Amino acid sequence: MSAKKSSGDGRKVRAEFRKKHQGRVRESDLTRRFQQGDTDALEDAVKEERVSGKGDLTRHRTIMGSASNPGDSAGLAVHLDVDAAQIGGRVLSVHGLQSRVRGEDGVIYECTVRQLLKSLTTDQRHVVVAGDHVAIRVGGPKTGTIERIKPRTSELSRTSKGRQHVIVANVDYLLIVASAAEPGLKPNLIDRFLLTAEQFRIQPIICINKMDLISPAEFQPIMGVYAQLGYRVLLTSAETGQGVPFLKALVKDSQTVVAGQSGVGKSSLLNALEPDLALRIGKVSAENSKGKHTTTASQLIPLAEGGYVVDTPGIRQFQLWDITVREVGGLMRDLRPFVNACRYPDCIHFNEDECAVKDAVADGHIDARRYDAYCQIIEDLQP
Ligand SMILES: Nc1nc2c(ncn2[C@@H]2O[C@H](COP(=O)(O)OP(=O)(O)OP(=O)(O)O)[C@@H](O)[C@H]2O)c(=O)[nH]1
Ligand SMILES: [Zn+2]
Repeated sequence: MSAKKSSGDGRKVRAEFRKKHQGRVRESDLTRRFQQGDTDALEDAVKEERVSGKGDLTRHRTIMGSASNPGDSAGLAVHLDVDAAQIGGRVLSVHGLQSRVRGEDGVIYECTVRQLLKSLTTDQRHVVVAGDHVAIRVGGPKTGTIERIKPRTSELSRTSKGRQHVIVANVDYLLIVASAAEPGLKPNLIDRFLLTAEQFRIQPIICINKMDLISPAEFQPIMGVYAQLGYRVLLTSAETGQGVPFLKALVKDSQTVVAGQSGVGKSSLLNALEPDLALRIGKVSAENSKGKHTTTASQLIPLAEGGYVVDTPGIRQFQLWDITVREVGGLMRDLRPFVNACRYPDCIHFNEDECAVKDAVADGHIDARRYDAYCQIIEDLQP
């Protein structure tokens, strides 16, 4: 939609624009860009704002610029275009070239990807991933086109056949669920999940569930080690509700990936957080496994009070991907200060002599159990 405005109209619209955007967009910059023939300047500014903040969706969606009115003293004639609707959203899941996006308006849109974005990468399947913050252009009642992807703050990925596959983007927490009993606590497994959290710089939360089955004193020493390393440790019981309100407050408005061995109570905890949450995840996973993209298909499941739990079939009990023997030490907070002080620069702190890490264990600077977990990981990673 395009309509020429008189310069009087132009002034009025500019005043309206200034009032609406109050300092968020500098009109002088836009004017200069327009005068230089960049007719996308205004649209760009508004798009940026749509992606980063929650705009007023019920009013005019996009402000289009036109430099076609030479009578306008500022060289800038602006008109409002209500057809070109663009809104911010979150990618819930990706199926091939189709993405399911939850718009700021709460509507779920089936979206394709703008051609320009597709061409930005050689591997088209991973232009957009679950968890991405995007701007979409609404096409029909429940369809749209992804126009922009906001830079990611974090990514969980794996490499296969030399290609990086991003599994989910913008994850805030890795919730590592373990159980105090039935099955008994396996700290070495917690250490493996911690390694992944460190690798991808995602904040881990260690959650020891089924606390109703044991006396908390039993776990003081081991929890002390994690707490000293600066990890957040939560003691919960899905059965009695212990620790659940705290966990709920923590994951609210965040994006949380849940990991843990089978039977530790992940589903029970999710249900304690929000009734039917595990059921919803189960349904989504079942739908997924019927599709073609089973291995990497992640889903964001919205939480009633804000935020998402991420269901990533491959991650619930994930393996150590893409970590080399030489990287492990640097990814463990307690080993890290010592890894560069060994006699041999290629020391893997395993069988070598004059190893600063082993000395630190002997001197009590590194917890012996943590070092044992390290050795097991190294053994597993070695061919
Ligand atoms: N006593 C006790 N039992 C629990 C608790 N949480 C879960 N359970 C029980 O542990 C069993 C396994 O719980 P789930 O929630 O299915 O475990 P999960 O981690 O989701 O297991 P997978 O789906 O196999 O990965 C069930 O029988 C639950 O009732 C708890 O806090 N205390
Ligand atoms: Zn060493």
